[in-house]
Amino acid sequence: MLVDGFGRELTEIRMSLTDRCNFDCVYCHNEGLGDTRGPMAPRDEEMTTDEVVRVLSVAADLDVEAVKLTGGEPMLREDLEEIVRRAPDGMEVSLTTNGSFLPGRAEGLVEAGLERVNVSQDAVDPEAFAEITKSGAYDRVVEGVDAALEAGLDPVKLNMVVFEGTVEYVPQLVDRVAERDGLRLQLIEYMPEIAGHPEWAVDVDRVHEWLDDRADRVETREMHDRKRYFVRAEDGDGEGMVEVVDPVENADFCESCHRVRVTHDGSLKGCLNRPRVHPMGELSEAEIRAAFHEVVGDRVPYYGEFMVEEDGEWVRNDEYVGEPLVVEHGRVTADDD
Ligand SMILES: Nc1nc2c(ncn2[C@@H]2O[C@H](COP(=O)(O)OP(=O)(O)OP(=O)(O)O)[C@@H](O)[C@H]2O)c(=O)[nH]1
Ligand SMILES: C[S@@+](CC[C@H](N)C(=O)[O-])C[C@H]1O[C@@H](n2cnc3c(N)ncnc32)[C@H](O)[C@@H]1O
Ligand code: SF4
Ligand code: SF4
Repeated sequence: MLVDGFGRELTEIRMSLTDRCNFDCVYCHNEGLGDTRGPMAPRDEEMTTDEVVRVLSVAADLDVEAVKLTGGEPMLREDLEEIVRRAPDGMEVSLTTNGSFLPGRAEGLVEAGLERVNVSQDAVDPEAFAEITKSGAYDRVVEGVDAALEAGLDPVKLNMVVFEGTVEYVPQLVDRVAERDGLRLQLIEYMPEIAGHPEWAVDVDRVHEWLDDRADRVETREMHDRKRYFVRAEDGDGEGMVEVVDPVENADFCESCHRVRVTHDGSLKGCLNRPRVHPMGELSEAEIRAAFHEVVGDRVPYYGEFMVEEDGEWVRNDEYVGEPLVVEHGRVTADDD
């Protein structure tokens, strides 16, 4: 198993299969790659099925236990079922999707070996949903969640980005997961680092305080030091789980981050927020293995190392100012500033 210089074992990879999307959520960070808008047709730079499978196979040899397939919208890939089917034995395969393509495909994905799904849902009414996602697909998403549950992907996590445009809907979504079996809620702190608009951020401590009052019990997940709140339905015995993902300016979160990322065009990234990437393209398995070693060896905790606190503010560590944007077999090919 690979371990970085801060003692963090590499146990998971997050793999973006495309940067295309059929939605245009106002907050989207697109896994660190900028805009998702543009043509829906597959792009040449996307990894092929075989390339995806090769990277997964090397990761499995390095004892990576789980892969999260994401995007852009990963369900725009028609070979998604094949990718899931060909993922290495023993590697947990999960998916994060906007849910609009799950109706009709959820069952096939389960047959192929998909074990979990997270579905983004920021509101419980179509108008609010349309305003945030610039899409009229609210009903499809709700059907998608049902399809996932029917296909046996229980529990389904609903992902909600908490920012100025959604914070008022938090109580409704919390009630929904408390009332309905098989659902969990993940409240994700809005990350302005890549998406811009820092003024949209809301104080995540207030969300924690509100949940603390509402919950019967609270647990902390090892990964990312994430809090999990267990809430009861107002009028019944159901219990729902609400997890808070709060990475922004949170050194504790980064301290137990066991993930690296693969971009849709086949580059390895040691951190969602760090620009430095390592292209893997059509590399052999041995070269991909070497890329994993290099990227993991080069990891830094984003907050606390790449960003350091100075006079109460987080600023970029002088050591990394001007660090290369792209590294190719250890060679610098471009500078980011
Ligand atoms: N900064 C940062 N944000 C993360 C990280 N992991 C998840 N997030 C945020 O949470 C969003 C949703 O993540 P998902 O992939 O659906 O879920 P997950 O956090 O992997 O949770 P599990 O399904 O339980 O593994 C991501 O797109 C990010 O915005 C991380 O390692 N660092
Ligand atoms: C980039 S999307 C890709 C997968 C899929 N299209 C979806 O929306 O679920 C992955 C997750 O990132 C979250 N996300 C996007 N932009 C974000 C931001 N600026 N801050 C926090 N989370 C964000 C989304 O809500 C979603 O749950
Ligand atoms: S559905 Fe996902 S990838 Fe698409 S715009 Fe929304 S958050 Fe971004
Ligand atoms: S180091 Fe921190 S910011 Fe980077 S991916 Fe991990 S948790 Fe996210």
